[in-house]
Amino acid sequence: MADVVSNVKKVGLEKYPRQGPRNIQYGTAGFRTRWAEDLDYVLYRVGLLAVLRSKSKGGAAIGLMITASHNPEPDNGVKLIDPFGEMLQQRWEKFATRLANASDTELDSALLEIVEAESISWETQALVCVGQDTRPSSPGLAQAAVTGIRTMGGKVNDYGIVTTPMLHYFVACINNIGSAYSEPTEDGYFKKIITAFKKLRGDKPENGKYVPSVMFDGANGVGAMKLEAGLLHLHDSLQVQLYNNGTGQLNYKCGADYIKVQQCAPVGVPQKSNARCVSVDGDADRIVYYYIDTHDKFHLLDGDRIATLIAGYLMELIKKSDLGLQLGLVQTAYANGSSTSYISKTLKVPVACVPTGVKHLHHKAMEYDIGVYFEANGHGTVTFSDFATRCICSAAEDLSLPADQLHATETLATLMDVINQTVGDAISDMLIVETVLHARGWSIEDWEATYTDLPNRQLKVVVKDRRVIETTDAERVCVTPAGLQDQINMLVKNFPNGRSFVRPSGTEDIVRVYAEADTQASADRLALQVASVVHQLAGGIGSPPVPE
Ligand SMILES: CC(=O)N[C@H]1[C@@H](OP(=O)(O)O)O[C@H](CO)[C@@H](O)[C@@H]1O
Ligand SMILES: [Mg+2]
Repeated sequence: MADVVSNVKKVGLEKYPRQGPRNIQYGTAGFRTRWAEDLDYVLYRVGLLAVLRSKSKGGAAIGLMITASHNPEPDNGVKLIDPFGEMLQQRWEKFATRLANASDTELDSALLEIVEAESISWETQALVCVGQDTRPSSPGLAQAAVTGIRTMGGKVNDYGIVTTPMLHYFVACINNIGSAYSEPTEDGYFKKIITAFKKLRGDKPENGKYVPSVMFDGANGVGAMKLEAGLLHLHDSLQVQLYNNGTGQLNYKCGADYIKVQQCAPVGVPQKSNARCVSVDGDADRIVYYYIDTHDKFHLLDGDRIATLIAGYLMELIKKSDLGLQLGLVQTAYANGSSTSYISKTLKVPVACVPTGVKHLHHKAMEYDIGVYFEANGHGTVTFSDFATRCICSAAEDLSLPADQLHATETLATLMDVINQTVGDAISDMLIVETVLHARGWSIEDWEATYTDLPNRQLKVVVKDRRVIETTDAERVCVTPAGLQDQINMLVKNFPNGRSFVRPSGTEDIVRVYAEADTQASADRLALQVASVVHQLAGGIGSPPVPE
Protein backbone atom coordinates (compact mmCIF):
# COMPACT_ATOMS: atom_id res chain seq x y z
CA MET A 1 0.00 0.00 0.00
CA ALA A 2 2.78 2.45 0.95
CA ASP A 3 4.42 1.98 -2.50
CA VAL A 4 1.20 2.65 -4.38
CA VAL A 5 0.38 5.73 -2.33
CA SER A 6 3.83 7.25 -2.73
CA ASN A 7 3.69 6.60 -6.49
CA VAL A 8 0.27 8.27 -6.60
CA LYS A 9 1.82 11.33 -4.97
CA LYS A 10 4.75 11.32 -7.42
CA VAL A 11 2.54 11.01 -10.53
CA GLY A 12 0.23 13.69 -9.13
CA LEU A 13 3.11 16.12 -8.64
CA GLU A 14 4.58 15.42 -12.08
CA LYS A 15 1.46 15.25 -14.23
CA TYR A 16 -1.42 16.78 -12.33
CA PRO A 17 -0.10 19.30 -9.80
CA ARG A 18 -2.69 21.26 -7.86
CA GLN A 19 -3.62 24.49 -9.66
CA GLY A 20 -4.17 27.80 -7.91
CA PRO A 21 -5.22 28.56 -4.37
CA ARG A 22 -8.94 28.08 -5.07
CA ASN A 23 -10.82 25.62 -2.89
CA ILE A 24 -13.47 23.49 -4.49
CA GLN A 25 -16.41 21.72 -2.88
CA TYR A 26 -18.22 18.50 -3.72
CA GLY A 27 -21.79 19.86 -3.83
CA THR A 28 -25.27 19.06 -5.13
CA ALA A 29 -23.88 18.01 -8.50
CA GLY A 30 -20.40 16.81 -7.50
CA PHE A 31 -17.52 19.13 -8.42
CA ARG A 32 -18.54 21.69 -11.01
CA THR A 33 -16.66 24.81 -12.11
CA ARG A 34 -16.32 27.60 -14.58
CA TRP A 35 -12.65 26.83 -15.11
CA ALA A 36 -12.59 23.39 -16.73
CA GLU A 37 -9.01 23.94 -17.90
CA ASP A 38 -7.77 23.87 -14.28
CA LEU A 39 -9.71 20.76 -13.31
CA ASP A 40 -7.19 18.07 -14.32
CA TYR A 41 -5.77 17.65 -10.83
CA VAL A 42 -9.30 17.36 -9.39
CA LEU A 43 -10.15 14.59 -11.86
CA TYR A 44 -6.90 12.76 -11.07
CA ARG A 45 -7.82 12.85 -7.40
CA VAL A 46 -11.46 11.87 -7.97
CA GLY A 47 -10.06 8.84 -9.84
CA LEU A 48 -8.07 7.97 -6.71
CA LEU A 49 -11.13 8.39 -4.51
CA ALA A 50 -13.29 6.26 -6.80
CA VAL A 51 -10.83 3.38 -6.32
CA LEU A 52 -11.11 3.72 -2.55
CA ARG A 53 -14.91 3.89 -2.78
CA SER A 54 -14.97 0.70 -4.86
CA LYS A 55 -12.71 -1.07 -2.37
CA SER A 56 -14.87 0.14 0.52
CA LYS A 57 -17.85 -1.48 -1.20
CA GLY A 58 -16.16 -4.87 -1.53
CA GLY A 59 -14.99 -4.21 -5.10
CA ALA A 60 -18.37 -3.15 -6.48
CA ALA A 61 -18.27 -1.00 -9.63
CA ILE A 62 -18.35 2.76 -9.03
CA GLY A 63 -19.23 5.35 -11.71
CA LEU A 64 -17.30 8.50 -12.54
CA MET A 65 -19.17 10.89 -14.84
CA ILE A 66 -17.55 13.96 -16.37
CA THR A 67 -20.18 16.60 -17.10
CA ALA A 68 -21.43 20.06 -16.23
CA SER A 69 -24.94 19.13 -17.35
CA HIS A 70 -26.99 22.21 -18.35
CA ASN A 71 -24.19 24.71 -17.67
CA PRO A 72 -22.38 26.55 -20.50
CA GLU A 73 -19.95 24.67 -22.74
CA PRO A 74 -16.70 25.95 -21.15
CA ASP A 75 -17.74 24.68 -17.67
CA ASN A 76 -17.11 21.15 -16.56
CA GLY A 77 -17.37 18.89 -13.55
CA VAL A 78 -17.44 15.37 -12.23
CA LYS A 79 -19.61 13.23 -9.99
CA LEU A 80 -19.30 9.76 -8.54
CA ILE A 81 -21.97 7.08 -8.72
CA ASP A 82 -22.44 4.52 -5.95
CA PRO A 83 -23.01 0.77 -6.56
CA PHE A 84 -26.82 0.87 -6.79
CA GLY A 85 -26.49 3.57 -9.46
CA GLU A 86 -27.31 6.24 -6.88
CA MET A 87 -25.40 9.43 -5.99
CA LEU A 88 -22.27 9.19 -3.83
CA GLN A 89 -23.06 8.73 -0.15
CA GLN A 90 -23.04 12.04 1.70
CA ARG A 91 -20.30 10.98 4.16
CA TRP A 92 -17.94 10.50 1.20
CA GLU A 93 -18.64 13.97 -0.19
CA LYS A 94 -16.48 15.30 2.65
CA PHE A 95 -13.65 12.95 1.68
CA ALA A 96 -13.95 14.16 -1.91
CA THR A 97 -13.69 17.80 -0.85
CA ARG A 98 -10.77 17.07 1.47
CA LEU A 99 -8.85 15.13 -1.19
CA ALA A 100 -9.46 17.69 -3.93
CA ASN A 101 -8.17 20.52 -1.77
CA ALA A 102 -5.16 18.74 -0.23
CA SER A 103 -1.78 20.19 -1.20
CA ASP A 104 0.37 18.02 -3.49
CA THR A 105 2.56 17.01 -0.57
CA GLU A 106 -0.45 16.05 1.58
CA LEU A 107 -1.95 13.79 -1.07
CA ASP A 108 -0.61 10.54 0.40
CA SER A 109 -1.65 11.33 3.95
CA ALA A 110 -5.10 12.50 2.81
CA LEU A 111 -5.59 9.13 1.08
CA LEU A 112 -4.38 7.17 4.09
CA GLU A 113 -6.76 9.08 6.35
CA ILE A 114 -9.69 7.85 4.25
CA VAL A 115 -8.36 4.26 4.20
CA GLU A 116 -8.20 4.37 7.98
CA ALA A 117 -11.48 6.18 8.60
CA GLU A 118 -13.38 3.67 6.46
CA SER A 119 -11.31 0.59 7.46
CA ILE A 120 -10.72 -0.13 3.77
CA SER A 121 -9.16 -3.48 2.91
CA TRP A 122 -6.34 -2.63 0.52
CA GLU A 123 -6.33 -6.08 -1.13
CA THR A 124 -9.87 -5.70 -2.48
CA GLN A 125 -10.02 -5.19 -6.28
CA ALA A 126 -11.54 -1.96 -7.56
CA LEU A 127 -13.56 -1.20 -10.71
CA VAL A 128 -14.47 2.28 -11.92
CA CYS A 129 -16.80 2.95 -14.89
CA VAL A 130 -15.90 6.24 -16.58
CA GLY A 131 -18.23 8.28 -18.80
CA GLN A 132 -18.09 11.75 -20.31
CA ASP A 133 -20.39 14.28 -21.99
CA THR A 134 -19.67 16.03 -25.29
CA ARG A 135 -17.74 19.07 -23.95
CA PRO A 136 -14.37 19.77 -25.61
CA SER A 137 -12.69 19.64 -22.18
CA SER A 138 -14.12 16.19 -21.29
CA PRO A 139 -11.57 13.88 -23.02
CA GLY A 140 -8.59 15.50 -21.25
CA LEU A 141 -10.37 15.30 -17.92
CA ALA A 142 -11.28 11.66 -18.53
CA GLN A 143 -7.60 10.95 -19.20
CA ALA A 144 -6.66 12.50 -15.84
CA ALA A 145 -9.32 10.42 -14.05
CA VAL A 146 -8.19 7.20 -15.77
CA THR A 147 -4.57 7.92 -14.83
CA GLY A 148 -5.68 8.36 -11.22
CA ILE A 149 -7.66 5.11 -11.20
CA ARG A 150 -4.85 3.07 -12.78
CA THR A 151 -2.07 4.58 -10.66
CA MET A 152 -4.11 3.62 -7.62
CA GLY A 153 -4.35 0.03 -8.93
CA GLY A 154 -8.00 0.13 -10.03
CA LYS A 155 -9.54 -1.34 -13.18
CA VAL A 156 -11.26 1.00 -15.65
CA ASN A 157 -14.32 0.44 -17.85
CA ASP A 158 -14.20 3.46 -20.15
CA TYR A 159 -17.59 4.06 -21.78
CA GLY A 160 -16.53 7.22 -23.65
CA ILE A 161 -19.40 9.58 -24.41
CA VAL A 162 -22.64 8.52 -22.69
CA THR A 163 -25.62 10.20 -21.06
CA THR A 164 -25.30 10.53 -17.29
CA PRO A 165 -28.27 8.20 -16.65
CA MET A 166 -26.80 5.54 -18.96
CA LEU A 167 -23.68 5.43 -16.80
CA HIS A 168 -25.82 5.13 -13.64
CA TYR A 169 -27.66 2.27 -15.32
CA PHE A 170 -24.45 0.48 -16.38
CA VAL A 171 -23.09 0.66 -12.82
CA ALA A 172 -26.30 -0.87 -11.43
CA CYS A 173 -26.22 -3.60 -14.12
CA ILE A 174 -22.60 -4.54 -13.43
CA ASN A 175 -23.37 -4.81 -9.73
CA ASN A 176 -26.45 -6.88 -10.54
CA ILE A 177 -28.74 -4.62 -8.64
CA GLY A 178 -32.29 -5.82 -9.00
CA SER A 179 -33.47 -8.48 -11.40
CA ALA A 180 -34.77 -5.71 -13.64
CA TYR A 181 -31.39 -4.77 -15.08
CA SER A 182 -29.76 -6.17 -18.17
CA GLU A 183 -26.47 -5.97 -20.06
CA PRO A 184 -24.31 -2.98 -19.10
CA THR A 185 -24.02 -1.72 -22.67
CA GLU A 186 -25.73 0.95 -24.72
CA ASP A 187 -27.40 -1.71 -26.81
CA GLY A 188 -28.56 -3.59 -23.69
CA TYR A 189 -29.99 -0.36 -22.28
CA PHE A 190 -31.97 0.51 -25.41
CA LYS A 191 -33.16 -3.06 -25.95
CA LYS A 192 -34.51 -3.26 -22.43
CA ILE A 193 -36.36 0.04 -22.22
CA ILE A 194 -37.59 0.13 -25.80
CA THR A 195 -38.76 -3.51 -25.91
CA ALA A 196 -40.90 -2.78 -22.84
CA PHE A 197 -42.11 0.51 -24.33
CA LYS A 198 -43.22 -1.23 -27.53
CA LYS A 199 -44.96 -3.96 -25.57
CA LEU A 200 -47.04 -1.38 -23.70
CA ARG A 201 -47.91 0.37 -26.93
CA GLY A 202 -49.09 -2.81 -28.64
CA ASP A 203 -49.65 -2.73 -32.37
CA LYS A 204 -51.57 0.54 -32.32
CA PRO A 205 -49.26 3.56 -31.95
CA GLU A 206 -52.21 5.99 -32.28
CA ASN A 207 -54.94 6.25 -29.69
CA GLY A 208 -57.70 8.87 -29.43
CA LYS A 209 -56.07 12.29 -29.61
CA TYR A 210 -52.59 10.86 -29.09
CA VAL A 211 -50.28 11.11 -32.10
CA PRO A 212 -47.03 9.06 -31.96
CA SER A 213 -44.70 11.85 -33.00
CA VAL A 214 -42.46 14.25 -31.03
CA MET A 215 -39.93 16.94 -31.83
CA PHE A 216 -36.76 16.52 -29.74
CA ASP A 217 -34.44 19.37 -28.67
CA GLY A 218 -31.14 17.68 -27.74
CA ALA A 219 -29.48 20.87 -26.31
CA ASN A 220 -26.57 20.10 -28.69
CA GLY A 221 -25.42 17.57 -26.12
CA VAL A 222 -25.26 13.83 -25.75
CA GLY A 223 -29.05 13.23 -25.69
CA ALA A 224 -29.84 13.51 -29.40
CA MET A 225 -26.61 11.74 -30.32
CA LYS A 226 -27.54 8.69 -28.24
CA LEU A 227 -31.22 8.74 -29.11
CA GLU A 228 -30.22 8.39 -32.74
CA ALA A 229 -29.06 4.88 -31.85
CA GLY A 230 -32.28 4.31 -29.90
CA LEU A 231 -34.39 5.21 -32.92
CA LEU A 232 -33.23 2.03 -34.62
CA HIS A 233 -35.09 0.11 -31.90
CA LEU A 234 -38.17 2.35 -31.83
CA HIS A 235 -39.18 1.87 -35.47
CA ASP A 236 -42.71 3.18 -36.05
CA SER A 237 -43.82 2.95 -32.43
CA LEU A 238 -42.75 6.58 -31.95
CA GLN A 239 -41.47 9.03 -34.53
CA VAL A 240 -38.85 11.37 -33.13
CA GLN A 241 -37.47 14.31 -35.10
CA LEU A 242 -34.10 15.28 -33.68
CA TYR A 243 -33.01 18.94 -33.46
CA ASN A 244 -30.06 20.63 -31.76
CA ASN A 245 -28.27 17.35 -32.20
CA GLY A 246 -24.73 18.64 -31.78
CA THR A 247 -24.20 21.03 -34.65
CA GLY A 248 -24.67 24.13 -32.46
CA GLN A 249 -23.23 25.25 -29.14
CA LEU A 250 -24.04 23.10 -26.11
CA ASN A 251 -26.97 24.39 -23.99
CA TYR A 252 -26.91 27.74 -25.81
CA LYS A 253 -30.46 29.08 -26.07
CA CYS A 254 -31.75 25.53 -26.04
CA GLY A 255 -32.17 22.58 -23.74
CA ALA A 256 -34.38 21.84 -20.73
CA ASP A 257 -32.84 24.39 -18.35
CA TYR A 258 -33.06 27.28 -20.82
CA ILE A 259 -36.71 26.49 -21.58
CA LYS A 260 -37.67 26.15 -17.94
CA VAL A 261 -35.93 29.27 -16.69
CA GLN A 262 -36.57 31.54 -19.69
CA GLN A 263 -40.06 30.12 -20.28
CA CYS A 264 -39.67 30.24 -24.06
CA ALA A 265 -39.05 27.83 -26.95
CA PRO A 266 -35.46 26.90 -27.90
CA VAL A 267 -33.70 28.09 -31.02
CA GLY A 268 -33.07 25.40 -33.61
CA VAL A 269 -36.47 23.68 -33.42
CA PRO A 270 -38.96 24.65 -36.12
CA GLN A 271 -42.23 26.09 -34.88
CA LYS A 272 -45.19 23.80 -35.57
CA SER A 273 -48.51 24.64 -33.93
CA ASN A 274 -49.57 22.29 -31.14
CA ALA A 275 -46.74 19.84 -31.91
CA ARG A 276 -45.54 17.94 -28.85
CA CYS A 277 -41.91 18.93 -28.22
CA VAL A 278 -39.40 17.70 -25.66
CA SER A 279 -36.28 19.39 -24.48
CA VAL A 280 -33.48 17.63 -22.60
CA ASP A 281 -30.36 19.04 -20.95
CA GLY A 282 -26.68 18.67 -21.88
CA ASP A 283 -26.18 15.26 -20.25
CA ALA A 284 -29.76 14.06 -20.83
CA ASP A 285 -30.85 13.54 -17.25
CA ARG A 286 -33.55 16.20 -17.38
CA ILE A 287 -36.58 16.59 -19.62
CA VAL A 288 -39.42 19.07 -20.05
CA TYR A 289 -42.20 19.16 -22.65
CA TYR A 290 -43.54 22.23 -24.42
CA TYR A 291 -45.76 23.28 -27.29
CA ILE A 292 -46.63 26.45 -29.13
CA ASP A 293 -50.35 27.01 -29.69
CA THR A 294 -52.08 28.38 -32.76
CA HIS A 295 -51.75 31.92 -31.32
CA ASP A 296 -47.96 31.48 -31.05
CA LYS A 297 -48.18 31.22 -27.27
CA PHE A 298 -45.54 29.07 -25.57
CA HIS A 299 -46.75 26.43 -23.07
CA LEU A 300 -44.36 24.64 -20.72
CA LEU A 301 -45.04 21.22 -19.21
CA ASP A 302 -42.28 20.86 -16.64
CA GLY A 303 -41.13 18.26 -14.12
CA ASP A 304 -44.17 18.88 -11.90
CA ARG A 305 -46.46 18.07 -14.83
CA ILE A 306 -44.51 14.94 -15.67
CA ALA A 307 -44.65 13.83 -12.04
CA THR A 308 -48.40 14.35 -11.80
CA LEU A 309 -49.04 12.62 -15.12
CA ILE A 310 -47.04 9.56 -14.08
CA ALA A 311 -48.37 9.48 -10.50
CA GLY A 312 -51.99 9.71 -11.68
CA TYR A 313 -51.48 6.77 -14.04
CA LEU A 314 -49.60 4.68 -11.48
CA MET A 315 -52.29 5.36 -8.87
CA GLU A 316 -54.90 3.96 -11.22
CA LEU A 317 -52.82 0.85 -11.98
CA ILE A 318 -52.09 0.30 -8.29
CA LYS A 319 -55.80 0.44 -7.43
CA LYS A 320 -56.75 -1.92 -10.27
CA SER A 321 -53.98 -4.37 -9.41
CA ASP A 322 -55.26 -4.48 -5.82
CA LEU A 323 -51.81 -5.20 -4.41
CA GLY A 324 -52.19 -2.67 -1.58
CA LEU A 325 -48.99 -0.85 -2.56
CA GLN A 326 -48.38 2.67 -1.26
CA LEU A 327 -47.50 5.40 -3.75
CA GLY A 328 -45.80 8.65 -2.76
CA LEU A 329 -44.65 11.72 -4.66
CA VAL A 330 -41.61 13.82 -3.75
CA GLN A 331 -41.06 17.45 -4.77
CA THR A 332 -38.88 20.40 -3.79
CA ALA A 333 -39.84 23.97 -2.88
CA TYR A 334 -39.58 24.85 -6.60
CA ALA A 335 -42.67 22.74 -7.36
CA ASN A 336 -45.53 24.88 -8.57
CA GLY A 337 -48.12 25.39 -5.81
CA SER A 338 -50.90 24.26 -8.17
CA SER A 339 -49.16 20.95 -8.80
CA THR A 340 -48.90 20.29 -5.08
CA SER A 341 -52.64 20.98 -4.56
CA TYR A 342 -53.53 18.80 -7.56
CA ILE A 343 -51.43 15.90 -6.24
CA SER A 344 -52.84 15.95 -2.75
CA LYS A 345 -56.43 17.05 -3.41
CA THR A 346 -57.30 15.54 -6.80
CA LEU A 347 -54.92 12.59 -7.15
CA LYS A 348 -54.96 11.98 -3.39
CA VAL A 349 -51.36 10.85 -3.45
CA PRO A 350 -49.21 11.65 -0.38
CA VAL A 351 -46.69 14.37 -1.25
CA ALA A 352 -43.40 15.18 0.51
CA CYS A 353 -41.13 18.22 0.11
CA VAL A 354 -37.33 17.87 0.47
CA PRO A 355 -34.30 20.15 -0.14
CA THR A 356 -33.09 20.72 -3.73
CA GLY A 357 -30.81 18.05 -5.18
CA VAL A 358 -31.61 14.69 -6.62
CA LYS A 359 -30.03 12.75 -3.79
CA HIS A 360 -32.61 14.14 -1.34
CA LEU A 361 -35.53 13.34 -3.63
CA HIS A 362 -34.29 9.87 -4.48
CA HIS A 363 -33.70 9.02 -0.84
CA LYS A 364 -37.19 10.12 0.19
CA ALA A 365 -38.87 8.36 -2.75
CA MET A 366 -37.33 5.08 -1.64
CA GLU A 367 -39.36 5.27 1.59
CA TYR A 368 -42.51 4.45 -0.41
CA ASP A 369 -43.42 1.13 -2.08
CA ILE A 370 -43.52 3.14 -5.30
CA GLY A 371 -41.99 6.62 -5.21
CA VAL A 372 -42.30 9.22 -7.94
CA TYR A 373 -39.92 12.16 -7.70
CA PHE A 374 -39.28 15.11 -9.96
CA GLU A 375 -37.61 18.45 -9.63
CA ALA A 376 -39.63 21.17 -11.35
CA ASN A 377 -36.75 21.50 -13.81
CA GLY A 378 -37.45 18.00 -15.14
CA HIS A 379 -35.09 15.72 -13.27
CA GLY A 380 -36.84 12.69 -11.87
CA THR A 381 -37.86 9.05 -12.05
CA VAL A 382 -39.89 6.36 -10.30
CA THR A 383 -38.50 3.94 -7.72
CA PHE A 384 -39.94 0.57 -6.71
CA SER A 385 -39.01 -1.01 -3.36
CA ASP A 386 -37.85 -4.64 -3.33
CA PHE A 387 -41.18 -5.51 -1.74
CA ALA A 388 -43.17 -3.76 -4.49
CA THR A 389 -41.01 -5.38 -7.18
CA ARG A 390 -41.60 -8.86 -5.75
CA CYS A 391 -45.37 -8.25 -5.37
CA ILE A 392 -45.76 -6.92 -8.90
CA CYS A 393 -43.60 -9.53 -10.61
CA SER A 394 -45.23 -12.49 -8.92
CA ALA A 395 -48.81 -11.17 -9.38
CA ALA A 396 -48.09 -10.49 -13.06
CA GLU A 397 -47.63 -14.26 -13.49
CA ASP A 398 -50.72 -15.24 -11.52
CA LEU A 399 -53.09 -16.32 -14.26
CA SER A 400 -55.85 -16.98 -11.73
CA LEU A 401 -56.34 -13.21 -11.23
CA PRO A 402 -59.39 -11.54 -12.83
CA ALA A 403 -58.51 -10.19 -16.31
CA ASP A 404 -58.62 -6.49 -15.31
CA GLN A 405 -56.44 -7.02 -12.29
CA LEU A 406 -53.96 -9.14 -14.20
CA HIS A 407 -53.75 -6.60 -17.00
CA ALA A 408 -53.02 -3.73 -14.56
CA THR A 409 -50.35 -5.82 -12.84
CA GLU A 410 -48.72 -6.81 -16.13
CA THR A 411 -48.73 -3.17 -17.20
CA LEU A 412 -46.98 -2.20 -13.96
CA ALA A 413 -44.41 -4.97 -14.46
CA THR A 414 -43.65 -3.86 -18.03
CA LEU A 415 -43.57 -0.20 -17.05
CA MET A 416 -40.83 -1.05 -14.54
CA ASP A 417 -38.66 -2.09 -17.48
CA VAL A 418 -39.13 1.25 -19.26
CA ILE A 419 -38.02 3.11 -16.12
CA ASN A 420 -34.39 3.81 -15.25
CA GLN A 421 -34.84 3.64 -11.50
CA THR A 422 -31.29 4.72 -10.69
CA VAL A 423 -31.71 8.40 -11.54
CA GLY A 424 -33.65 10.86 -13.75
CA ASP A 425 -33.23 9.81 -17.37
CA ALA A 426 -34.55 12.04 -20.16
CA ILE A 427 -34.86 9.24 -22.72
CA SER A 428 -36.55 6.80 -20.37
CA ASP A 429 -38.78 9.57 -18.92
CA MET A 430 -39.86 10.55 -22.43
CA LEU A 431 -40.91 6.97 -23.11
CA ILE A 432 -42.88 6.83 -19.84
CA VAL A 433 -44.71 10.09 -20.61
CA GLU A 434 -45.44 8.87 -24.14
CA THR A 435 -46.79 5.62 -22.68
CA VAL A 436 -49.18 7.43 -20.34
CA LEU A 437 -50.38 9.88 -23.00
CA HIS A 438 -50.92 6.94 -25.38
CA ALA A 439 -52.83 4.93 -22.75
CA ARG A 440 -55.04 7.93 -21.97
CA GLY A 441 -55.48 8.92 -25.64
CA TRP A 442 -54.44 12.47 -24.71
CA SER A 443 -53.04 15.35 -26.74
CA ILE A 444 -50.56 17.68 -25.02
CA GLU A 445 -53.41 20.17 -24.41
CA ASP A 446 -55.45 17.47 -22.63
CA TRP A 447 -52.46 16.83 -20.39
CA GLU A 448 -52.05 20.54 -19.69
CA ALA A 449 -55.74 20.89 -18.83
CA THR A 450 -55.34 18.77 -15.67
CA TYR A 451 -54.44 21.90 -13.63
CA THR A 452 -53.34 25.50 -14.18
CA ASP A 453 -49.82 26.48 -13.15
CA LEU A 454 -49.39 29.54 -10.95
CA PRO A 455 -47.26 32.08 -12.82
CA ASN A 456 -43.74 32.11 -11.39
CA ARG A 457 -40.34 33.71 -11.75
CA GLN A 458 -36.80 32.76 -10.79
CA LEU A 459 -34.04 35.33 -10.29
CA LYS A 460 -30.37 35.19 -9.32
CA VAL A 461 -28.69 37.58 -6.89
CA VAL A 462 -24.90 37.86 -6.68
CA VAL A 463 -23.69 38.28 -3.10
CA LYS A 464 -20.27 38.38 -1.42
CA ASP A 465 -20.72 35.04 0.32
CA ARG A 466 -23.84 33.02 -0.42
CA ARG A 467 -23.29 30.94 2.72
CA VAL A 468 -24.70 33.80 4.81
CA ILE A 469 -28.10 32.44 3.75
CA GLU A 470 -29.14 29.45 5.80
CA THR A 471 -32.49 27.77 5.40
CA THR A 472 -34.76 25.25 7.10
CA ASP A 473 -38.04 23.41 6.40
CA ALA A 474 -36.87 21.96 3.05
CA GLU A 475 -35.40 25.38 2.13
CA ARG A 476 -38.77 27.12 2.35
CA VAL A 477 -37.77 29.26 5.33
CA CYS A 478 -34.68 31.39 5.67
CA VAL A 479 -33.01 31.41 9.12
CA THR A 480 -30.15 33.83 8.40
CA PRO A 481 -29.42 36.66 7.79
CA ALA A 482 -31.63 37.99 10.57
CA GLY A 483 -34.76 39.74 9.39
CA LEU A 484 -34.72 38.42 5.81
CA GLN A 485 -37.54 35.93 6.30
CA ASP A 486 -39.71 38.57 8.04
CA GLN A 487 -39.27 40.86 5.07
CA ILE A 488 -40.14 38.06 2.63
CA ASN A 489 -43.26 37.25 4.66
CA MET A 490 -44.35 40.89 4.54
CA LEU A 491 -43.86 41.13 0.78
CA VAL A 492 -45.63 37.84 0.06
CA LYS A 493 -48.74 39.01 1.96
CA ASN A 494 -49.39 41.69 -0.69
CA PHE A 495 -49.88 39.15 -3.50
CA PRO A 496 -52.84 36.77 -3.88
CA ASN A 497 -51.52 33.16 -3.95
CA GLY A 498 -48.08 34.63 -3.29
CA ARG A 499 -45.20 32.39 -2.25
CA SER A 500 -41.49 33.10 -2.32
CA PHE A 501 -38.28 31.65 -0.91
CA VAL A 502 -34.54 32.15 -1.31
CA ARG A 503 -31.62 29.73 -1.04
CA PRO A 504 -27.95 29.63 -1.90
CA SER A 505 -27.34 27.67 -5.11
CA GLY A 506 -25.33 24.48 -4.74
CA THR A 507 -23.94 24.70 -8.27
CA GLU A 508 -23.37 28.43 -8.93
CA ASP A 509 -21.96 31.26 -6.84
CA ILE A 510 -25.32 33.00 -6.47
CA VAL A 511 -28.48 33.14 -4.37
CA ARG A 512 -31.64 31.94 -6.10
CA VAL A 513 -34.98 33.70 -5.63
CA TYR A 514 -38.27 31.98 -6.45
CA ALA A 515 -41.68 33.64 -6.48
CA GLU A 516 -45.14 32.64 -7.61
CA ALA A 517 -48.42 34.55 -7.54
CA ASP A 518 -51.81 34.87 -9.24
CA THR A 519 -50.50 36.70 -12.34
CA GLN A 520 -47.17 36.80 -14.20
CA ALA A 521 -46.82 40.51 -13.46
CA SER A 522 -47.31 39.84 -9.74
CA ALA A 523 -44.86 36.92 -9.74
CA ASP A 524 -42.28 39.11 -11.51
CA ARG A 525 -42.82 41.97 -9.05
CA LEU A 526 -42.65 39.74 -6.00
CA ALA A 527 -39.45 38.06 -7.26
CA LEU A 528 -37.86 41.45 -7.85
CA GLN A 529 -38.84 42.80 -4.44
CA VAL A 530 -37.50 39.71 -2.70
CA ALA A 531 -34.30 39.89 -4.77
CA SER A 532 -33.88 43.49 -3.55
CA VAL A 533 -34.12 42.57 0.12
CA VAL A 534 -31.67 39.71 -0.45
CA HIS A 535 -29.28 42.16 -2.08
CA GLN A 536 -29.70 44.53 0.85
CA LEU A 537 -29.51 42.06 3.74
CA ALA A 538 -27.23 39.34 2.38
CA GLY A 539 -24.30 41.40 1.06
CA GLY A 540 -25.30 41.95 -2.57
CA ILE A 541 -22.54 42.85 -5.03
CA GLY A 542 -23.02 45.59 -7.63
CA SER A 543 -26.25 47.48 -8.15
CA PRO A 544 -29.53 46.13 -6.76
CA PRO A 545 -31.68 44.06 -9.12
CA VAL A 546 -33.86 45.99 -11.56
CA PRO A 547 -36.62 44.76 -13.89
CA GLU A 548 -35.24 43.29 -17.13
C1 LIG B 1 -33.54 25.64 -9.14
C2 LIG B 1 -32.83 24.54 -9.83
O1 LIG B 1 -33.24 24.15 -10.91
N1 LIG B 1 -31.74 24.05 -9.21
C3 LIG B 1 -30.94 22.97 -9.79
C4 LIG B 1 -29.46 23.26 -9.67
O2 LIG B 1 -29.15 23.33 -8.30
P1 LIG B 1 -28.83 24.68 -7.50
O3 LIG B 1 -28.40 24.18 -6.14
O4 LIG B 1 -30.12 25.42 -7.45
O5 LIG B 1 -27.81 25.43 -8.27
O6 LIG B 1 -28.73 22.18 -10.24
C5 LIG B 1 -28.91 20.94 -9.57
C6 LIG B 1 -28.01 19.92 -10.23
O7 LIG B 1 -28.32 19.73 -11.56
C7 LIG B 1 -30.38 20.54 -9.61
O8 LIG B 1 -30.55 19.37 -8.86
C8 LIG B 1 -31.24 21.68 -9.05
O9 LIG B 1 -32.59 21.39 -9.18
MG1 LIG C 1 -28.18 17.24 -16.23
